[in-house]
Amino acid sequence: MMDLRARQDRCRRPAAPHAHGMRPHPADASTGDGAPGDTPLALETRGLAVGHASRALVSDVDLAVRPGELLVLVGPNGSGKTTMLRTIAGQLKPLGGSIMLFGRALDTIPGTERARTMAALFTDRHKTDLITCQDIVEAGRHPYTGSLGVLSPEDRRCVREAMEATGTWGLRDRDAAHVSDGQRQRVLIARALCQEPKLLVLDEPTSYLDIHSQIGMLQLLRDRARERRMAVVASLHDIGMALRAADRIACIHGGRVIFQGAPDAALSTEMVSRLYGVEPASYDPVSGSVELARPAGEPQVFVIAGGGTGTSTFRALQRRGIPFAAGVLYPGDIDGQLAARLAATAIFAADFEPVGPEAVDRAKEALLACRAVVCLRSSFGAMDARNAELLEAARAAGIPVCGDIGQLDGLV
Ligand SMILES: Nc1ncnc2c1ncn2[C@@H]1O[C@H](COP(=O)(O)OP(=O)(O)OP(=O)(O)O)[C@@H](O)[C@H]1O
Repeated sequence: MMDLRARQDRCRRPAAPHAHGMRPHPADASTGDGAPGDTPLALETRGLAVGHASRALVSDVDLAVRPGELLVLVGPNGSGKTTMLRTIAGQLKPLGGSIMLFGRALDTIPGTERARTMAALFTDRHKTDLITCQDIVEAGRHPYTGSLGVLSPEDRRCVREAMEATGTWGLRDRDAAHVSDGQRQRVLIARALCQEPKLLVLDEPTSYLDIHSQIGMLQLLRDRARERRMAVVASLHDIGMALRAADRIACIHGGRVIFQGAPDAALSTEMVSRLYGVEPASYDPVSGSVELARPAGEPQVFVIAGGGTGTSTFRALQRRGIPFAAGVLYPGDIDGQLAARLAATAIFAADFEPVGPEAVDRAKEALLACRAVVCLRSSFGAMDARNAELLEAARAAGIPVCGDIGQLDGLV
């Protein structure tokens, strides 16, 4: 039996000549699932520079994707995600650095072997006159068929399986030029899957899909990654989906990969704000969703809510462009979380503690500066009993109190 040290030496990748000194390569990081850091990598880039003509768009790119892992690239429009994916797929020449596929330099792998190892799907619209959806998917088997392209029973099984998995078997006889964008996207994913790649490169694979199909497709990719140890590198615009589907996320911005890591860390409030220039408070890092901007200006309406009674009113006020204040709420409550994103002023108590006099005083101050109050509570509990004082303050000051937003007409 080979001794442990010899085996480690054999497995250890040679230290690459590295343009950027001591910066750790993601390949050296733990996988987090107990796998050793030197599991053979499906994809490894070191110091990769990508761009068009000789102009580098993204430089110094170190990526490491293990079999079974899903790496998602996120970044604003034009940041270079597609260019990077095309370079990894061998469609564009790197402007610098290296790309290794299962330990071999990409440009040394012959075409057929490369096609059996890697499939890539981009969002270009191909001309597809007079061919059926099944013809398109069958093209994914070309790396396995002879020069005549005759499909074996095994090839046919793969085609059918990929079409069934993507919900496109029912489209098999349809003219590919006359299916919807979403249907075509699912057919193209079927083609890529029936190529049985060990590395799948996808540019915006869910861009044309409805929400149900997006979830189905990402679940399918996750299942394939787990069951067949297929590695996936994909770009996604939907950061909520990226948060849910990715094992790791690489954030591209300003010509660099500015962060790589676990989804929660990569899509933190600070990172999303930096990547996309959105107001930090509008982003919910738990759901990965971004709210429309809160209405500008001083609050005109004070909303007394809590326990989920306020969400539709907060959104309705936001849609109408009416700035509002809300309180006293709990930060962990659903109303508290939404008010933090949409209200001009939100007054909070500490979670799990009764609403105290100090918070009520701040809420009264905000309320007395408003033209109307919407009270969505018919009663208060032991914890927020003091919110009743807000109603008393409104009535004492002659500020109209409405039971719902419909009664605000003419008041604001
Ligand atoms: N064939 C090309 N020749 C020259 N420049 C190009 C070419 N294709 C894209 N670009 C430019 O490269 C930059 C990056 O484009 P790329 O498509 O890689 O970005 P992206 O991050 O995928 O954007 P998006 O999120 O909008 O899809 C853009 O400024 C784009 O105009």
